[in-house]
Order: sequence, then structure tokens, then C-alpha cells
Amino acid sequence: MTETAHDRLLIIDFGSQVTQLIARRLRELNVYCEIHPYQNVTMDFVRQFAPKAVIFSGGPDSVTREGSPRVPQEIFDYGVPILGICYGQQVMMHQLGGTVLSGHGTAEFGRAYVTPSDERIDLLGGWFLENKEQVWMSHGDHVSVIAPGFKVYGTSPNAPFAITADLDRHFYAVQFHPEVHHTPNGKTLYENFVRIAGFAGDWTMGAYREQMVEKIRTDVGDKKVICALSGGVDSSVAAALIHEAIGDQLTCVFVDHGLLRKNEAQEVVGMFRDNMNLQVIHADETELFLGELEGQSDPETKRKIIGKLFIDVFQKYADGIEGAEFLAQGTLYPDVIESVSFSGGPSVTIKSHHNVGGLPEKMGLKLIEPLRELFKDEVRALGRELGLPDSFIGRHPFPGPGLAIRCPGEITRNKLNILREADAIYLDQIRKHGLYDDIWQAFVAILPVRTVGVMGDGRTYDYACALRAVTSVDGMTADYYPFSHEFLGETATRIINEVKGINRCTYDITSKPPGTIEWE
Ligand SMILES: Nc1ncnc2c1ncn2[C@@H]1O[C@H](COP(=O)(O)OP(=O)(O)OP(=O)(O)O)[C@@H](O)[C@H]1O
Ligand SMILES: O=c1[nH]c(=O)c2[nH+]cn([C@@H]3O[C@H](COP(=O)(O)O)[C@@H](O)[C@H]3O)c2[nH]1
Ligand SMILES: NC(=O)CC[C@H](N)C(=O)O
Ligand SMILES: [Mg+2]
Repeated sequence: MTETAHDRLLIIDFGSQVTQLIARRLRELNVYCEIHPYQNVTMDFVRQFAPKAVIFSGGPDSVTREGSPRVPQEIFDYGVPILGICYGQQVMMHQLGGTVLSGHGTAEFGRAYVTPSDERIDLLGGWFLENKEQVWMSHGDHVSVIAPGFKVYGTSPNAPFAITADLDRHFYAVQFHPEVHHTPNGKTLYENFVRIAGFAGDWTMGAYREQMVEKIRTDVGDKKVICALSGGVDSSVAAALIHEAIGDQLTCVFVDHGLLRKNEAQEVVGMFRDNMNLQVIHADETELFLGELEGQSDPETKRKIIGKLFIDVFQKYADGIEGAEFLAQGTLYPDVIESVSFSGGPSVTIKSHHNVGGLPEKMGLKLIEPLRELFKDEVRALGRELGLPDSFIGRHPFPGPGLAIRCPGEITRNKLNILREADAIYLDQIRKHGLYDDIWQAFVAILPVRTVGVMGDGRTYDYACALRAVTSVDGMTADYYPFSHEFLGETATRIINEVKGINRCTYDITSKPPGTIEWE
């Protein structure tokens, strides 16, 4: 749990697929909230968290099943407004004396329409302007008897108790999901709820910045902090924030593993050292990384070598910084949620994303994670607030192992040079056509295959490359970007004409799943 001076809202997670969206909607309303799995929510926890309001999420279980999830009964005497959504509504009704049934004929999946009762309540301000409201349903169980003290304020064909409330106690319960896109007016419902609960809407990036700067100063005191700086959005924003708090007590280590894009090292180091006055160690470890990778062609072996070298290198530089007691990382809120995820069963390893993951334990350092509470778009907003240039904030994500995973099979310096040139032209094309910000990530992969071509009446036998560009929200799923044929033709021509060593160009139209974004 994080200490903050803001009004706080507690979301109790029963494992809905869309619980994170509740948090998104609330953050958009400048309300500070945290998601906690129901198993962790004891009354002691609630008192310590001191929420101004509570939301119960949806979930896959059925309250009719013995042993299914519950909230502590005393939470209903805690005296703050509560909103129950779907499973959360059912659990509220059940625990307060209503009845929930599993039965045929009452399931609703997808779009439904709710009509209002005669009495309009504050929760529904801005709703029912046309006497009905589109909502998104996803339930098999239904409430058959509402709990004492509740009244009905909205009905759908299969959910006679679609919206109910106990106005005296400020308990609200809805069968549908107001957090999803397909409940078009859902955000208004949250807005009304937090207004009823008296939230000041004080969660802004300006306030966050001030508060975090204070917290970092107190935590660090006169000790030193090191930060693994990649030039990516997360570590850049974390470094800028910590620098504002403790200035020279921060040292950043930027590892140049020889697997960076064209001009990347100069841009990153230049930006932080010259424009932001940060102490940046430019660790040129090209020989070390490329040496160890020589002759290796298995994707996981390559990743493991790089992961280990990152740690070795980091350790080497940290040892040289006297008094370093803290390690800063750019962990984001989705990373935190994933690690305490409700349905966190054993999943298969598709690939090892680790970079500098094992560092803190090995080095005996304390962690500083000033972005732990933020979503990626909030991190970008904070970066703007801190004065980082847009060119840095809007950057596409770039993986820690860099070009190594865009060069399937064995890596050679020659292939890396060809790849860097082709990639630079591709990105130049994307920028020139004004497409950079519409794309989540774009890059070239050099393929481990050579093909025959004819150029200037001569025979060529050179590498083929693949262009990749995807749209995505979080990198977990992705679709290929629908470039025009004209754009693709022009770009292929430029790459083949301008890059010595490539004579064929393809466009990768695989989505994720079944593909992954990177080629390895
Ligand atoms: N070349 C590098 N030098 C130093 N640290 C690195 C390097 N590459 C990656 N890291 C570390 O690994 C972490 C995770 O990398 P990741 O790519 O997920 O985040 P990011 O680079 O900060 O942001 P983005 O997701 O926008 O690329 C980084 O925050 C950084 O601490
Ligand atoms: O920091 C990182 N270290 C890694 O080892 C790594 N592997 C993939 N990626 C990035 O993660 C996102 C999803 O990539 P995949 O679909 O290829 O798994 C995409 O944004 C990838 O660029 C990495 N990032
Ligand atoms: N989406 C939900 O919360 C579903 C709740 C419960 N599992 C049902 O089917 O009714
Ligand atoms: Mg990165």
C-alpha cells in the first residue's frame, strides 16, 4: 500500500477481466484509487487504507457457490459510499440479506438497454436523457430479491434489478459494467459516484510530482541513488523525477551494448547530460556484449547472455559509486497489478524479458520506484510536467536486448550495421509521412536468409529484411499497421537503393497473438 495525502478510493478486485478499466476511469476523473485482491482486504487493511469510497469489481465466481469470495461484513458499517458492479453487486445483495440465483433465462452477455424508474437519483445525473441507456452486461447469475433498504432505479429485460440503491447508506449496485467502452455513458456514473462520495478530484500530475519529490528526499536522505537509464519513457521519467528531488546524488548508467539503433547512444546521453544536467555514465560495453554473443543463434540463449551481462556491467559501475544505497527502477502500475494478479496462475514462458531484473537482491540495494502508481499515459503526462521534450515522451518502446532480437539467428557486426541503416530509413519514412504517433512500435528485422536479385544488370545475393509496425495499447496484444501500398513501395525502394547489403524487403502482417511483436 502506498502512502499518499490524497482522497483515496479502494477497488476490491474479484477477478473481473476489466477491473483495471475501473481504475482508468477513476484516474481520468482525478481520483486516486488502488486495486486490491479481495483476499487481502481485511477490516484492518480497510482502516489503514482509509478510503473515502469503495468499489466492488465484477468477477468470474458465483456467490451461490459455497466458499466463493466475500467482503468483510463490517465494511458495510464503515460509513463510506460503496458501489458494487456485477459480481460486486451480487455479493453486496447477498451479504446484506438479498437473494442471488443461478438460473436459466436470466443471463445477459453484451449490449443491453436499461430503462429508468420514475424516481431519478444523483448517481444517474446525465443518464436516461432518452429514457433508456445502453450498457454492457456479462452475467449468468442474477439478483432475485434485493436486500432490505434498497430500491430499484433501473431495469433491463433480463435484470429487473439492473440499478438499485440504498440512498440512506449510499450503497449503489449495478448489474452491468459502467467501466467499459460499450457502456457509452459509464464514465458519468463514476463521476456522479465520486461526487456523491465527496472526492476533491485532487489527483493531478502536478500534485503527484510535488508529493513524490518530497517522498524521495525523505527516503534517500544524504545517500546516493543509481538508475539504469535506457532512454525509454519509463526510466527517463523516473530519472528526471529523482533528479529534481536529489540532484547530484543521482547517477544514471546507460549501457551501450552495441545493439542500439543508429545515433541512439549519442541522442540519449546528449539529452540527459547536456540538456538536463544529469550525471550519466555512458558505459560503452560493445566489445563485451558482441564478443559473448558471437556464434550464438538460439533466441533464449541470446536473451540470457544479454540479461546476465546487463547485471555484470551494472554491478561493475555501481561498485565505483561510493555510498550508493538505492536503485531506481521505472516499474509501472500494470507491472504491479500483474504480479499480484487475481488469476495469476502458472503461465508458460514465451520469452525472457528481464533486462536488469535481478539487480536489487544481488547488489543489496534498496529499491526506489516512483512510477509504481502510474499507468503509461500518466507517466507520459508526468514527463511533460517535468519538461522532458515530446520527442522523448512519445518514443516507441525499445526492448532491452535491442537489435539482438531483430536479427534472428547469429549476430554479426556486418548484419547490425545493415540493420541500423535500414531501420533509420524506415523510421525516417514513418516520420516524414506523419505516422509515428499512430504506431505503437516500428522496426526492421534483418532475416537470416540471402536472396538473389538483379541490380544495374548485375546479379546480387544479399539479405532480405522485414518491416514491422504494430498498433497496441499495452504491448500484450497487437495488430499490424495498415500502411498504404504507396508508402510500402516507396520505403522498400529507398531501403534497397540506399542500404548496401539488402536486396529484398517484405512487410510483416502478423498480429499478436499468434505472433509476438519482436521476431525473437
Ligand atoms: N541500454 C540500457 N541501459 C541501461 N538500462 C537499461 C537499458 N535497456 C533497458 N534498461 C533498463 O531496463 C528497464 C526496462 O526496460 P523497458 O524497455 O521495459 O523500459 P524503458 O526502456 O524505461 O521504457 P520503454 O518501455 O518506453 O522502452 C529500463 O527501465 C531500464 O532501467
Ligand atoms: O524491455 C524489454 N526487454 C525485453 O527483453 C523485451 N522483449 C520484448 N520487449 C518489448 O515488449 C513488447 C512485447 O514484445 P513481444 O510481443 O515481442 O513479447 C514490445 O514492446 C517489445 O519491444 C522487451 N522489452
Ligand atoms: N461479470 C461478472 O461479474 C459476472 C458475475 C457472475 N460470475 C455472473 O455470472 O453473474
Ligand atoms: Mg526500453
